[in-house]
Amino acid sequence: MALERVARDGLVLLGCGKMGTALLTGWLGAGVPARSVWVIEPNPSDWLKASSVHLNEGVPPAPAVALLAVKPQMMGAALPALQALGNGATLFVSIAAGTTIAAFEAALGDRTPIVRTMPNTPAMVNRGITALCRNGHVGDEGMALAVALMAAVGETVILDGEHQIDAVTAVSGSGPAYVFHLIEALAAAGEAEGLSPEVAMQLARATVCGAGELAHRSAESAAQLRVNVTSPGGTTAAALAVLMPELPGLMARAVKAAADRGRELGK
Ligand SMILES: NC(=O)C1=CN([C@@H]2O[C@H](COP(=O)(O)OP(=O)(O)OC[C@H]3O[C@@H](n4cnc5c(N)ncnc54)[C@H](O)[C@@H]3O)[C@@H](O)[C@H]2O)C=CC1
Ligand SMILES: O=C(O)[C@@H]1CCC=N1
Repeated sequence: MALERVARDGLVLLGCGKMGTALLTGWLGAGVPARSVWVIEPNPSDWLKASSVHLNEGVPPAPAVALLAVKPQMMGAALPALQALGNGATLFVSIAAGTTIAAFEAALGDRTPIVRTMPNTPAMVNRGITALCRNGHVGDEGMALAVALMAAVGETVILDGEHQIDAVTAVSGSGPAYVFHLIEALAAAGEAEGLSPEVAMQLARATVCGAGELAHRSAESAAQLRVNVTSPGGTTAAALAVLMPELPGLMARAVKAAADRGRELGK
């Protein structure tokens, strides 16, 4: 229902790199007509050029949504292209890390409806998760529209407020990179135990993907799924005796570093 408004009144996508492409793919797959989408992107991919969206053709006078998907460092230079849409009916939805609602209000006008979100790259395979929060100019209908846009690429969760978003960025926004690094580390450890690089990587990748899928489908807690692997006095118990004293503290430091960086980007 909400996406029908986008089909009727249009959507502007500012920046179509990795995340913009994932979102646009999801919307087109959910039935948003390509001709309802206006993309501003200085370096369009071949896929984008071959799509039927309006590419670098300006913006319609009152689109339903303007979705901001440029890097936070580029936001100041990119926003003036959309300034005319501020303080109006167009709902602004940002996926940028760090950039605050106050910064958008300062650039676009303090009566601009703004939803700030944090998605992640599994959106590329429709398995993302996006957290959302809004300013006081976004009503329930606007929030439902923002949720529908992000639900086209995965799960959604509504936050109590913007104060939680740097924590979200540090857990689920950046989180896929931690998991990919786990694959790398597990493969390297397998190599050290005598496996070929190819087999070690195949085993590590399939293990993380399989465990992720099991966590996704199972009703059991992560702790119980861990216990299910761990035979008393067995091999897993030996490995966990090394990991469990270290990993929670290490992860807490990593997540804090990411959240701190998010807060810094917002200054
Ligand atoms: N990559 C990730 O895992 C996640 C990224 N984000 C956020 O998404 C946003 C985009 O990130 P990515 O897609 O990874 O970056 P990206 O670099 O792949 O895409 C950004 C795009 O913006 C374009 N661009 C630069 N200047 C522009 C301008 N003036 N007007 C219009 N487009 C312009 C670039 O050509 C590029 O294609 C960032 O703000 C980031 O914080 C959020 C969650 C996850
Ligand atoms: O690294 C970053 O700043 C972005 C935000 C979350 C994931 N990538």
